[in-house]
Amino acid sequence: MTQELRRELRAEFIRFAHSAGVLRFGEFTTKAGRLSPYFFNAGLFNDGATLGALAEFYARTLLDAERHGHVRFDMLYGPAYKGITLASATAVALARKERNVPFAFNRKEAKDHGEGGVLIGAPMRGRVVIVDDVISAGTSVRESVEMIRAHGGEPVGVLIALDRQERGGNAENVSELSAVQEVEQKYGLPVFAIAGLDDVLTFLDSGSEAASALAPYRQRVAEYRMRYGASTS
Ligand SMILES: O=P(O)(O)OC[C@H]1O[C@H](OP(=O)(O)OP(=O)(O)O)[C@H](O)[C@@H]1O
Ligand SMILES: O=C(O)c1cc(=O)[nH]c(=O)[nH]1
Repeated sequence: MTQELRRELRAEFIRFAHSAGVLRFGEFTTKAGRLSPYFFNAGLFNDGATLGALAEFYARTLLDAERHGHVRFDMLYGPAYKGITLASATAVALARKERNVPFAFNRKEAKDHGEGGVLIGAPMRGRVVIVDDVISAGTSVRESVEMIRAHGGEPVGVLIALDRQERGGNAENVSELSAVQEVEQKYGLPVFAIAGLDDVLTFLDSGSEAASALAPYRQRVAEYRMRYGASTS
């Protein structure tokens, strides 16, 4: 995919997330306790058509990373709960693109009867990409890395929907790196995001009808980035 196509994919994704009501503007408190003028709630990709469309964006982003030599992968892993549908749907989208790979996911609580255990799906082996919606403090990635390694796989990357491109910490204390950068540094894993905060701002500046209706939020999102934004991500 060329730079231009990649840019268009990101713009398309933001328009899609906004029209699906997943990307919203207003006043929201993030997990870190920051008052954010926008929020991305992937739990609202909650019908077949939107989940299918989302999976198509994940698949295209991952295959593009692979084509550019940024990752080689054998299977997907989705951390419970939201990651379960995300990894499963992405596996379906990949198969439709002639790239059929196995996938697995975990139970939050181990099952002590029947087949037992915490993992469901394909046996964990080879190079594994973690599929999730967002990274906040990095807890889900840390647990996923541990889970994959403990079961014989090798984590090789993380695929997320939106990179908020903001520095770690909380409302008052702001650390140097973003959550995504911390994951990249701590685990040596590349993180591939379908889109990021930059693309949210590009969308708000696009002059489209949808963006015009959101004009009051443009300044607030820019101010939020000034305050918490990471240098690059
Ligand atoms: O980087 P972190 O601080 O881990 O935050 C990100 C994780 O938090 C959310 O899931 P959550 O743990 O709330 O579980 P859910 O999928 O069951 O909603 C989200 O889906 C990520 O998995
Ligand atoms: O950090 C968070 O709490 C967070 C932000 C966001 O936009 N979406 C999300 O699911 N969590």
